[in-house]
Amino acid sequence: MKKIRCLNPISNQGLDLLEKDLYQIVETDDADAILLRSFKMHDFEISDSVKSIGRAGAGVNNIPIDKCSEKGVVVFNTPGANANGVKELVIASLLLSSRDIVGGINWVKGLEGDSEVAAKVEKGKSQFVGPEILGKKMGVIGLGAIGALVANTAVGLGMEVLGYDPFISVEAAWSLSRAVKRSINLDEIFAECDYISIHVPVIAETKGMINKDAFAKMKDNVRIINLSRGELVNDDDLEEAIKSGKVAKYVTDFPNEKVVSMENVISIPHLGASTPESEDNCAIMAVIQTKDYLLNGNITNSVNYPACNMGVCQTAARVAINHKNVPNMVGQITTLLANNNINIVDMINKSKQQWAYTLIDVENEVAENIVKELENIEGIVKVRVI
Ligand SMILES: NC(=O)C1=CN([C@@H]2O[C@H](COP(=O)(O)OP(=O)(O)OC[C@H]3O[C@@H](n4cnc5c(N)ncnc54)[C@H](O)[C@@H]3O)[C@@H](O)[C@H]2O)C=CC1
Ligand SMILES: O=C(O)CCC(=O)C(=O)O
Repeated sequence: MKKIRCLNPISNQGLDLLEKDLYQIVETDDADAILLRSFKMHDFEISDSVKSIGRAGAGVNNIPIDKCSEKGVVVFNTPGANANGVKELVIASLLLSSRDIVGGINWVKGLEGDSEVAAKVEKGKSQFVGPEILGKKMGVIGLGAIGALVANTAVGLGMEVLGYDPFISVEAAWSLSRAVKRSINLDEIFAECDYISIHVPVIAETKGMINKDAFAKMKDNVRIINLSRGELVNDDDLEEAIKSGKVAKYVTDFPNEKVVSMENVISIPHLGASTPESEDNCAIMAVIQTKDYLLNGNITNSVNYPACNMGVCQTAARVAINHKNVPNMVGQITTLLANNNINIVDMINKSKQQWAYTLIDVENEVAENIVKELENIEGIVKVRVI
């Protein structure tokens, strides 16, 4: 029986795929696999029993990836599974940033009980005027699952769209409308766009990328939409840019203590992926990937270990080894098995940056002492016999 621990509520559409005779949902720290959404794992004790962490979503900045890799814990995410949910909220944010719908709604609320609501609405509405988006320039930074959908939808709404992504995948590039103009640097986006939407992960290279220097290059009255992560924007510089009139509106899905009280900021409580469809899609994908890893050792959509698939084991046993990507690992592993009279039927070795993974189907049972010997090879961080 494999134990699964959920650190956030995970949609039943996914959890129902866990067969009752094979899996048990637990709240204890002896789980084989963890499923989560935005739970912050950086201070969480990851026990040695844990083999995988499934992020039902895209961003993995809430998970200590390096620590997981060192422990041989495979971290999955669910690319694209919530992209449409986020795209729809980005389009709503685009309109909210342009027309003062939020200000207008709040103002009308204040008229409750007034005997002349209809007349006052007509008289007072001019304070909430805002421009149309048709024909305006939209910059999309990051053209992955979400950014590509946003760019295409903005084209459909009659905007002129500039996209920037130096690492764009072939799949995303194929999915882009031909009308999306490719920017080869961010400066062009900053200088030309009336609206800028950010769709990159928060990593060392992107943290604080929207800062004083970036604002200085932008057009006056620019509207910025950030449904990616709060850390991409420097809050102090944002405050200055709003005060000076450079930024007309900032819409964020990641409010914090500072941003929440700023003028001209629209704060959304991290609702990008909060749709039944996105929650179901993410949960289903995370559960399928987790099951395939626990039962077969196959890896799909991991952010720290390579993709690897040998189907279902048809031999006496399958050995799954998570290790460092250094020379002579395969040599040491196969020599050790040969010295113990274990015949290899099939094997695969894949690497992803500093980490690698070896799956070996063997003809004989693999005894506990052989597992121990494998674990003692320098650079091997986890050994499982499936
Ligand atoms: N508000 C919400 O509920 C949600 C927020 N997100 C956030 O949106 C981000 C993007 O999600 P997806 O599009 O699904 O991810 P993705 O991985 O499909 O796309 C990210 C894109 O960013 C690009 N990129 C990386 N570094 C870049 C840089 N320095 N400059 C320009 N482009 C760069 C990559 O090449 C990739 O194409 C996630 O990392 C997450 O932080 C994702 C889902 C839900
Ligand atoms: O699960 C959620 O609601 C968060 C979604 C998100 O931020 C992501 O997928 O990166």
